[in-house]
This record gives sequence, C-alpha cells and structure tokens, in this order.
Amino acid sequence: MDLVEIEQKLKAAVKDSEFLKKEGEVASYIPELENVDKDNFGMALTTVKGQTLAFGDEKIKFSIQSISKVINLIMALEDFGPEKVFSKVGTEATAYKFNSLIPIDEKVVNPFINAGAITTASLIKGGDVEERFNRVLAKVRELSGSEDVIFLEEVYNSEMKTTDRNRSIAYYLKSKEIIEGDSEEILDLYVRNCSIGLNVRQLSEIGGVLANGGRSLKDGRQLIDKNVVKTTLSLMSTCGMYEESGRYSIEVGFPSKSGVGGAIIGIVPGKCGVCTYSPRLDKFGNSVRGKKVLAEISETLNLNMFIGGNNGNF
Ligand SMILES: NC(=O)CC[C@H](N)C(=O)O
Repeated sequence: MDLVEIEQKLKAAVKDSEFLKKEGEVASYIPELENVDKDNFGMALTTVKGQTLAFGDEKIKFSIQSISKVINLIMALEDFGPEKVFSKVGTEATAYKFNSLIPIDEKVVNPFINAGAITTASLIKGGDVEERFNRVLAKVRELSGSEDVIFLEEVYNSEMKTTDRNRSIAYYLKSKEIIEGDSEEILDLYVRNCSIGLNVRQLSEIGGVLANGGRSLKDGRQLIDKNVVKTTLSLMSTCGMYEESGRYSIEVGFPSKSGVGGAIIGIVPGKCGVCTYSPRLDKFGNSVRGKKVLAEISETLNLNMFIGGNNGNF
C-alpha cells in the first residue's frame, strides 16, 4: 500500500466518524481541560520509514495527560531496570478506574493507572523536580524529533489546585513504602509530566520510534532500549486503555495509550505510529471519536496485530 492509498483510508475513516462529533464529554475535573474547542479533531500517522501524514487540527497543542505514563515507564526502566520497577508496579490489567486507590497492595497493579505512574515518576533520576522534569522534556523532544514540545503551565496549575485524589494516592504509596522520597515532589513531577503540550504529529512521531523498535526514524540511532520497547508495548496492549483495554484490543488490536486531554497514541510494531486528538471522552476517559477512527483504520489498513495473512503489506 502506498502513501496515497494510506492517506485515502485515513481520510475516509475521519469522515466516517463525523457522526460522533458531539458524542461524549470533555474532562472537567481538571478545569483547564474544558477550555478547548470540544469539536476539534486531528490525526497523524508516521511510518517506520519516517513519512508522516497529518490531517485536521494537526497544529493544535494539547496536554499529553496519561500518555505521559508511557514516558514515565520508559524512563523508570532505563534508569532503574525492570527488576526494581516491577518490584513496585505489577504487569496486570485492572477493572478499576485510572484514579482508584484500590489496585494498590504490595505494589500497584500496573504502570498505566495514576498510582502506577506516580510510582514510575518516583523512579525517574535527577536532583530536584526541575532537573527531573527537564530530563523528561528532553526525552519527549528527542523521541518526537522536535524541540517545540512545551510545558502547559495553565493546565499544570489547574490540576495542582484540584488534584486531591492524586495527592492522597502519593501519600498512600509513601505510607506503603512503594515510593521513596518526598510525596509532594513526586506528585509535582507526575502532574508536570501530564501537562506536557504537543500536537498529533509530534505524538505520532514518538509512536513511529516505538514501532521501529526504539530506533530513530532519522538516523537509526537506538533511542530506547529494545527490551524497554518490548515491555512498554506489551503493557500498552493489555492495560493502555484503562478498564476498557480488553474491549479496545478486540476492536483495534494494537498497543495504544489514551489521555484525558483527548489524545490516543497507537503503535503498530514494524509499521507505524498513529495519533488521534478529539477531546470528547467516553465514561472510561477515552476519546470517543479517536477510538472509532482507530478501529476503522485498523481494518482498512490491515493494522490489527492479531490478524495474520495479508498483514505485512502496509
Ligand atoms: N487519564 C488521564 O489522562 C489522567 C491524567 C490526569 N492528569 C490525572 O491524573 O487525573
């Protein structure tokens, strides 16, 4: 399939999803997240050859929110290795909401709920919060191949004022000795990471690197260790879409991660990264229109990992 054909299929999927334009609600528990045009829609796809196609509101920057959980995990694994990381967070899915305290026992059930990502944030090396956050920003810039990744201060301030639930999670994790260090600082880093601002093109480039076994799309340099990529993508496919992960996997069939800002990043190993942005969410916190578009292109572009046959012909 050539790029022109891919482009046609993407456009068709966007058009076919138009009937969902008003479906779902924008997240309001972080007040600043309501401050967007609810009908925005953008998408991008980046092949492992480094070609990117982008449509719609492709220039609009939104907060990465829970997609930062992927970055937290990658950095924790690189900084401390799997043994330490998986002594603190597990590898199994949960039926509880992303901000629940229930899936915390000896460890947190997985790294893709808030408690898990607060834990992995605690395993990102650096001196103070500033230094650690700068490392995270540098990583996102490197992976997206773009310096124009920003910190959305209004989103950060808005969440910091309303983040009682995450604050209680951080203190609870400290009381269980799952995290070490200052709970407030770890919470601060977690929320800063959620407030990173970028667009669909930049996120799909990150997806492209993950689809390329962690190698740069520009010069083939290994930007993320291969084993870290393997672990991250496995967990995304089983836990990336919260308590909807199983259903989503049936319908879409490749590792993905969503955020309450309205974005979804998807990775089709060996083929492409893809990103949708549409801020209206379902009750689980996943973008309604994003899911529909990804389900359609999974079929029309043969991206479903669980279907063999003609799947290699991307
Ligand atoms: N699901 C999400 O995107 C959650 C991220 C958000 N910053 C929170 O902690 O609640």
